[in-house]
Amino acid sequence: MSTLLEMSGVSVSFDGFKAINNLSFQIGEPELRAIIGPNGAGKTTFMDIITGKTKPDEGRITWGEKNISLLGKSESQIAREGIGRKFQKPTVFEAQTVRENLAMALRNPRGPFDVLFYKKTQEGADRIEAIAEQIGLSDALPRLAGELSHGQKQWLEIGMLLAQEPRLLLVDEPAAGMTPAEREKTTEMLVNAAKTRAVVVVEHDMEFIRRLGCRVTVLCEGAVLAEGSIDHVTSDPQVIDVYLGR
Ligand SMILES: Nc1ncnc2c1ncn2[C@@H]1O[C@H](COP(=O)(O)OP(=O)(O)OP(=O)(O)O)[C@@H](O)[C@H]1O
Repeated sequence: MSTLLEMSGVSVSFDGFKAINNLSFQIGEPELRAIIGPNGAGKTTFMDIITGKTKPDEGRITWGEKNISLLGKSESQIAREGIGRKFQKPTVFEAQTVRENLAMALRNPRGPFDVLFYKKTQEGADRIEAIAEQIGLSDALPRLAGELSHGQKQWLEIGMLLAQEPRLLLVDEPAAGMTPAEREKTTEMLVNAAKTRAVVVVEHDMEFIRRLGCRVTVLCEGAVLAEGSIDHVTSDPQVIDVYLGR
């Protein structure tokens, strides 16, 4: 596993308040990583920094085998580098079918106007089938996305992100609002997605985190408080104090 993204000494202040405080973080490729921490710990700001939405005041962020700097790149340039982000609320095209949603999301080397053409090619159709299977929506391909359950919409959006073949996928609270069965399927999906890429999951649900079976980073006051296996971090007295023991 080689390092894909490395942050070092990153700080961001909002009106004098240090939301991220000298934060260092590394993720490999492939790797699955969970991020936990109390409200206001800086989890969202951390993802905003990686995607270029928030510019750090200090620090370095390097990416890929050439260690290029992500600082100074725009949000769309960072997305093109292969960093995808799934927000908490699903944003799928409700009036389109599952198949059309996936077709739109497929990376298309011929430019945006050939999406319909691409959809009709065998390669495009095969890719759509493969992604639908990965996200458990093979039978739902002809259905309108607006008719899907909340959990299925989340999976469709994960599928749309996977269609773009990100090297790093950031996922914000995927388990929120899901049934226990949906949570279990989501765990499986993320574990599988992380076999070939880096996946960072921010989540409050500790059972969900435990099932991911991955390294956990605990953020607190904008810095890493603890890092390691779920058993390691959940037995750390400081983590119990600021997060688990609430
Ligand atoms: N644009 C902003 N302007 C001012 N303060 C901000 C801004 N964005 C975040 N903050 C502050 O920075 C701190 C970290 O916020 P952030 O949303 O990153 O935390 P979080 O760990 O994602 O919290 P939660 O679990 O509640 O989503 C908070 O105190 C928040 O109020």
